[in-house]
Amino acid sequence: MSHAWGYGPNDGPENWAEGFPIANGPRQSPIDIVPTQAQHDPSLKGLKLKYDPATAKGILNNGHSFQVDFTDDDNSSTLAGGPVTGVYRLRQFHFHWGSSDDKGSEHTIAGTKFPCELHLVHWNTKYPNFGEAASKPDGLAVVGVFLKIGAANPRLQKVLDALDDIKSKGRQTTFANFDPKTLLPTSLDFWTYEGSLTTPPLLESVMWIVLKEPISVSPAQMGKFRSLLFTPEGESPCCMVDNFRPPQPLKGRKVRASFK
Ligand SMILES: NS(=O)(=O)c1ccc2oc(=S)[nH]c2c1
Ligand SMILES: [Zn+2]
Repeated sequence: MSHAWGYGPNDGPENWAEGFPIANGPRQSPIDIVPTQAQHDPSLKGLKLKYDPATAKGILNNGHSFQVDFTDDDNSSTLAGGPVTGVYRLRQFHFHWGSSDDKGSEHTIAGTKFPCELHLVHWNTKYPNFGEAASKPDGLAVVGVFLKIGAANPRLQKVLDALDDIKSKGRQTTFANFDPKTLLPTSLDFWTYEGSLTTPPLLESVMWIVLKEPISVSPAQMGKFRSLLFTPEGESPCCMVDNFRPPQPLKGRKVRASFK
């Protein structure tokens, strides 16, 4: 029986270990990134991101967040370089956010929380598919991007305008011709460390690549994220907010920086 989980007082991150004991594992995510303790690694290559807008497929409210899914049956949209070996295919991107602008991100920077965090999820093509890759220590690479309150971000608008059609859990609609590269900041400087999925099943299969430079989001745009529901149509509505896991123990892991 799959263990139902969420972000509420009885099924939230503090309860996840009951159904997913790996929640207390040695390489859990997210973490608090302390820039002064990250070591610059000059051997880290530049991130090589190649995204084909034609691979954008749909947008789904999965009851925990919303995600934009991509066709991943060839190498049209990939990540390479950076800390990874080989080629990883883009599977989906999604976000985590707060009920107010003072929280929402999963990773934090020396204790600083951002109102929102974007995750671009890629799987290692040495494995046959995402599901297989997700169970391997080098199976996934997730690029994390912080969103910081400021001017409205026009590049977010196409995504946010689609949210009216997927308000409730289980709703999905087509989402075509979108280049996720438009969501990235100018600089691709990053911190990287070995971690996990930040939601159940919390598998310890992720090479995390967290970009140093945030992108902007306006308070009104944050309001659009908070207009979604955790609940399906017909159930009493529960606003989709605070869908973030707090930072987890580093347990001796090193965080590397691609920049000085
Ligand atoms: N939040 S995250 O670590 O990027 C992430 C990425 C992919 C996932 O697939 C399942 S299932 N849970 C997931 C969590
Ligand atoms: Zn995520």
